[in-house]
Amino acid sequence: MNHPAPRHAFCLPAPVSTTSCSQSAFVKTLLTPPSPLTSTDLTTSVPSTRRCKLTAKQATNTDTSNKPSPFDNLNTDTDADIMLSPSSPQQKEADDLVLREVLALETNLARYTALMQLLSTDRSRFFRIAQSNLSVVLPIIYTPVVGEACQNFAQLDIPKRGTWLNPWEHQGKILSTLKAQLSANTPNVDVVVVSDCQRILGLGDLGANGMPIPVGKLLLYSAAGGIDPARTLPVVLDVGCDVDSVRDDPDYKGVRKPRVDPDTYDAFVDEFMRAIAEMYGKQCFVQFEDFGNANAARLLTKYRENFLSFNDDIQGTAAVGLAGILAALNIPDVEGDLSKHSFLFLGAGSAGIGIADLIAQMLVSQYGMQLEEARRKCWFIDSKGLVYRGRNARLTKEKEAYAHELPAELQNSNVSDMDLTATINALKPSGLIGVSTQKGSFNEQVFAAMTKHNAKPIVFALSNPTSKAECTAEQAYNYSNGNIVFASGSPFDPVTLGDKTFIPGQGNNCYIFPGLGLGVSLAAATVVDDAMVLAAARKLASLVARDRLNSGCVYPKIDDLLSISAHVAKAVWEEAERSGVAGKSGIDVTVDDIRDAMYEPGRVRLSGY
Ligand SMILES: O=C([O-])CC(=O)C(=O)O
Ligand SMILES: [Mg+2]
Repeated sequence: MNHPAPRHAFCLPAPVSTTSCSQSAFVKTLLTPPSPLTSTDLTTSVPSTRRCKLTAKQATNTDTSNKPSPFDNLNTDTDADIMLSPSSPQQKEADDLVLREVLALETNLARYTALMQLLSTDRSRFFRIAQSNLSVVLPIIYTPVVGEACQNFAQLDIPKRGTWLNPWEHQGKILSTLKAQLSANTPNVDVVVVSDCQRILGLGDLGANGMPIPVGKLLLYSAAGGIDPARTLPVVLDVGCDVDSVRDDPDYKGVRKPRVDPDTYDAFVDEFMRAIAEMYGKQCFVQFEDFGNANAARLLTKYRENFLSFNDDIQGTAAVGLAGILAALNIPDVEGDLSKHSFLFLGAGSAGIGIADLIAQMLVSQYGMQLEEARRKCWFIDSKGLVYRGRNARLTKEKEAYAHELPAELQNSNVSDMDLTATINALKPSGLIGVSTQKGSFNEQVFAAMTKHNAKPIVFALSNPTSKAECTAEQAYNYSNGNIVFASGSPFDPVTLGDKTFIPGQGNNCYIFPGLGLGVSLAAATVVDDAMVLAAARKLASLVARDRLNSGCVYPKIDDLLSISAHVAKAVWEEAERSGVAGKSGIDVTVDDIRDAMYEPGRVRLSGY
């Protein structure tokens, strides 16, 4: 077995300061964390034990002050194992064995089940294994296997995790329910991930069975973002389910009713947001996950100004999508100037619109374009065909912004009859972004059209899980003869064509949300604004090493996620300061400081995977 990798041995191109925790200014800059605007007495009752949980290097820190540090809201875990760093050889061997046993199980669901059982019996071991083997463990606890876990949730033999709230039982009593259920176990929470499960990945409405999504996202917050797992809370708002086969399953644990009417729904979500702020303070970060498209966009607009909230499927996907595009600009044969690109989106849901909005914002803030002009760089195809100005079918407000005047040569053609290939031939985009959940929609003709108009087009098949991806990596490279920059939402293996091996980037939200949430927490930010999301995207793009780009990969290594999250967190914190929304500012904190403060119950590197 290999020895564990040294802590900062990753090959990230961005400069990493070597300032140790004991030397850095932040340790000496003792700050009082801002008190939450609204909190119960529990919120402030947890003693700060962060310092005594640090690694050996920091244990020698001569600064013995007990005054709060910027990291006081991280790692108040009382788990004794956290002290064990680096892990003992015996512990590493035992962890190695456990992971091998998990991986030897026959099905993905069996592996998922085993890991969830490990999580509840030995949390430190679970996170040691996860953090040391991110690229192996993530696909099991998160996309794509988490989709299967949701689809089979009623039958899964896993320990209960997370909180379900439903309007029939809990309307008017969410706060008291949370207090009764949670205050002993989770006296303080930094991050909540909430879903109403109306659109689980690309799998549709799964009702109360969607709990593995908030659970999985929060496991990543800890495994990849260093947020103490004891300070995270997964929630499903069980507001009913409109799919009979889900509701009628004899083992279904949710409420067997159709989704509630819009007024009840809005009142319930409102009450939930207020209850979380009341219970954990306004600085508790609430991530919305897998809501239906209409509610996702609406709730983001409704809450983003007044609550520390974030929609991962819109803002997280947007940041990851844009980061992949920005990184692609550094690949030979790809036009390096973003303003010269244009993009066609297959699918006009909140994810695609979110990416386009962020591209437009980048063009406005970095290239000085007018918003209208910037938006004209992005075209959409929805279920009724190309979105354009004057189309008969009604358009939502979000799509309206991308309903452009048709180019002159199309004005007399029957646009509604154009398929994807014909649309590419007409618009000649340099980038094609799949957010449609239509498996197989990027076929050979589509790649032929993209490569006909571009030396090296950008093609991202972002739909999740793997079964919904617009194409596989193998198809993408084969159909284009390797002449594309490809990325996908779910993981694909490298593909070899002749003497070249391509590494398909996994344009997955896990590159952004753990670091963004960490940065927001550290900054004690009051809101997440677009500039912070943009900063996260730009930072991520800057972390892709040249050798990855040379293999066609526009994202850094998943195994480097802890370090990536620290970089993203710092960028987000700095941007929050610039935007004037940081509760903590003027602090000289290095990426290493952040990295050292992240939850990490030990490291062990498993060889051979
Ligand atoms: O979970 C993922 O991999 C990305 C995501 O949020 C989604 O597809 O809804
Ligand atoms: Mg999602």
